[in-house]
Amino acid sequence: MTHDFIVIGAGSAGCVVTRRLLDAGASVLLLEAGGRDHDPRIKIPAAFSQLFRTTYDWQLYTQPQRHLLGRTLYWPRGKTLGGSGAINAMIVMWGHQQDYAAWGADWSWDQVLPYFQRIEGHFLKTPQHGQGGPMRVSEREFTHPITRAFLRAAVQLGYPATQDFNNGNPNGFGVYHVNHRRGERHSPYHAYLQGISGYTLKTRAQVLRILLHNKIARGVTYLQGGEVRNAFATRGVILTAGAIHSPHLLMHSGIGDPRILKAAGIALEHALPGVGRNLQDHPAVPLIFQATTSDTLETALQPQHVLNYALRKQGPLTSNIAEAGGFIKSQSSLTAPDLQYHMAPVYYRDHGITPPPMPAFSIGPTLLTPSSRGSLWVENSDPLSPPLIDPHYLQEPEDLYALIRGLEVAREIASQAALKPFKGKELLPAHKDLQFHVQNSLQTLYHPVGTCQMGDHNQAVVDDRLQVRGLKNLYITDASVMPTLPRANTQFPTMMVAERAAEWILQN
Ligand SMILES: Cc1cc2nc3c(=O)[nH]c(=O)nc-3n(C[C@H](O)[C@H](O)[C@H](O)COP(=O)(O)OP(=O)(O)OC[C@H]3O[C@@H](n4cnc5c(N)ncnc54)[C@H](O)[C@@H]3O)c2cc1C
Repeated sequence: MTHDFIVIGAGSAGCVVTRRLLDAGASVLLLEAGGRDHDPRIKIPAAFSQLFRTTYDWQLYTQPQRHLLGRTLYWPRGKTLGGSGAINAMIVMWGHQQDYAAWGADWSWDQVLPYFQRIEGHFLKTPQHGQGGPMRVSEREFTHPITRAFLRAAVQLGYPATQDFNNGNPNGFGVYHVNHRRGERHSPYHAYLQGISGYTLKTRAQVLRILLHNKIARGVTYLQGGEVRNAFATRGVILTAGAIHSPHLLMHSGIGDPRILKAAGIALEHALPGVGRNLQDHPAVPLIFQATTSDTLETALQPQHVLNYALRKQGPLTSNIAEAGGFIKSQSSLTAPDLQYHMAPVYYRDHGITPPPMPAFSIGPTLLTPSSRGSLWVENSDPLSPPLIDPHYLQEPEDLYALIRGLEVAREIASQAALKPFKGKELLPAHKDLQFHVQNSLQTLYHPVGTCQMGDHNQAVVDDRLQVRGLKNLYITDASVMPTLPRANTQFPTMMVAERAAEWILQN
């Protein structure tokens, strides 16, 4: 089986690249390890956390975290058409212009803006936004009264109200825009590939190895239905398996740090010491208050709400849980925000897996610019075994201090008059030692990046056109190539990278 291109992974980036290559007339084979996306919970926004620890999730875990009291953290990653974009919280965020300028000369705000606009079919008919792109960006059908009160409280504390964070300078507090279409998730797969013909899609097809010959990527070996098969590409192999599985697959293909590969018993094909390094993630910490009303999102599955959703696609089931938030600076001397808030009108702890013990609402300060850097690696030559992941959360003390400041500000917002009618007692942290609370309850905000970073230094894995350094016809175009985290939820930044990469690949 030979195609122009093979794309590995039908996630947020893989769907974009595949569609753009098809638009240019190329033949494409898209291989996805997960199955099809038929589960109704993928489309129902409020159900996203019900997909955790199911077959739609890779169900990854970190190594014990030294600075988090030795805890091992659960990391969900999407494993189906749409990838993590099929199980995520659907917040649409572009990031700050400083984020991209730091990536290199080709990533100024003026250069990335047209590609953000190209993705979206935006409900705001303003020149700042794209109206003709494949992915619907909407205002949510439903925003809970507690969320509205939270936003009024932030304004009472002196923060500006924001209608639209996506202007290159996110600041203040407001409702989050979402990739919904008529009350349902509009995933990268729905937006870019559903209903499109002219390409070969194989699901439950896990790539085991990229095939190299004379430092040129020629194809892949994959496992489907218990059989190991080969497929070949004449113009390129494009790796979009995400920030965990792209470096994992490189290592199993003999591309990586020679010492790690030797210890795992994998023959070296191409030395690139940066593969799996530079791992960054946005850490979040919950602050939870008892709600004075029993009508929080916990009631979303009551029969009247289910009926309302089934008939009209309205009501609390259209909530994406993290309905609103804001961007602030932990210190006034900073040139851009380093903290983001996620406000959920429900008890949201432990990824929403633990059933809420009582009606509650949660505020999650999230650190946007962590200084800590982690890594991931392999310990054996079995491509089906998961990588070992060590994000090194809070390795740098300033990350801890910023999160503590984030909790303090969240408490100040919650003590404003606007939230008073809804606020009962503080359930979490419920004690004074905020350092202990951060260490005891920090969790991922699901945004790993950086493990195949672009650049021209010896830790860089791809060059500034996203080709793997030192190899031909092998590209990486997903969240792993970001040298640093943007101040944003990472789906739109990932799709922007993929939109640009598709153009570069076609130019080669
Ligand atoms: C729970 C959760 C909530 C989130 N919330 C938001 C949010 O609200 N807003 C936002 O902007 N971002 C959010 N994110 C982050 C965002 O979804 C990711 O940054 C983005 O989807 C990353 O895209 P990607 O293409 O790099 O990887 P993915 O979308 O993860 O795609 C990788 C794909 O590759 C497949 N794959 C992996 N290995 C192989 C292999 N060997 N062979 C074949 N296929 C393979 C995977 O199954 C997957 O489909 C969230 C993420 C999660 C998990």
